[in-house]
Amino acid sequence: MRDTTMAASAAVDLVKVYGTGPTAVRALDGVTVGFERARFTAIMGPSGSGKSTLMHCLAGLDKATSGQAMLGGTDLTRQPDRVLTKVRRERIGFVFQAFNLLPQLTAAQNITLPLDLAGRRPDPGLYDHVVGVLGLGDRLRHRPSELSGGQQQRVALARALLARPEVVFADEPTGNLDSRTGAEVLAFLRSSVRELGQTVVMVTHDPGAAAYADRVVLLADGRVAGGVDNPDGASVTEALRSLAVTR
Ligand SMILES: Nc1ncnc2c1ncn2[C@@H]1O[C@H](COP(=O)(O)OP(=O)(O)OP(=O)(O)O)[C@@H](O)[C@H]1O
Repeated sequence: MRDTTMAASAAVDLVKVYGTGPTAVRALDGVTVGFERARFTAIMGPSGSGKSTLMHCLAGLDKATSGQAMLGGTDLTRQPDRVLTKVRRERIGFVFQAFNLLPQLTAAQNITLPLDLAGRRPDPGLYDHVVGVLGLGDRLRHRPSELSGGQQQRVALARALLARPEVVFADEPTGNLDSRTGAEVLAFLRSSVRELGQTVVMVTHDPGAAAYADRVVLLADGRVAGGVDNPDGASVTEALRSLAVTR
């Protein structure tokens, strides 16, 4: 999406510099990109191209050096930490490679935690739907240590989706999963876009994972270096290869 004004999430001339002086790293070098509502977008690019930095700035986990990191109409670069905490809790869903569940809570408690913290009640219909589709019905009283990796990631997905966030940011969500379980997680993310109108932005290294998305945004050296609409494994692999050749 080239027009960033209507996007669920957008970067506008976003710059992120880590450190100062001769050792400073310009991780984002003027990124402008929009992520459309109710669409599934994958961010890809070589190691060190700025994928995680972009996602962290867009999700209010890290502060950009200059430019705008928009969530709907809110510029996250201008918000104090107190507001960012509330934005992350109430308007964004997160799925991380390492699951990031709270070990002392049950699956059910982990799933409803963001809503509990926000003082909101889960929509019972959506709760039953998400738990049912993810096959978690008989695991709700288990703690994370009693669940497989795939089950833990499904709990994290349920937690991310139940609050109906404006955007779900997923950072290598299948990185710790075997290919079959990873495919289930990706299919669920895909169906959340189709059936719930969820907006999903995912960082991945895997062309097969990116093929579940509606669009791939390519980064190289902290800049947008292209994109692929309606990607499949072959078109993504080819785009990554030509990126490597032209750099
Ligand atoms: N906290 C930090 N302090 C200093 N430099 C950092 C920090 N985080 C990232 N960088 C640097 O910023 C650049 C972009 O890093 P980033 O993690 O965003 O890339 P990436 O595309 O997600 O990489 P990968 O695919 O390897 O995870 C890299 O050169 C990295 O070394």
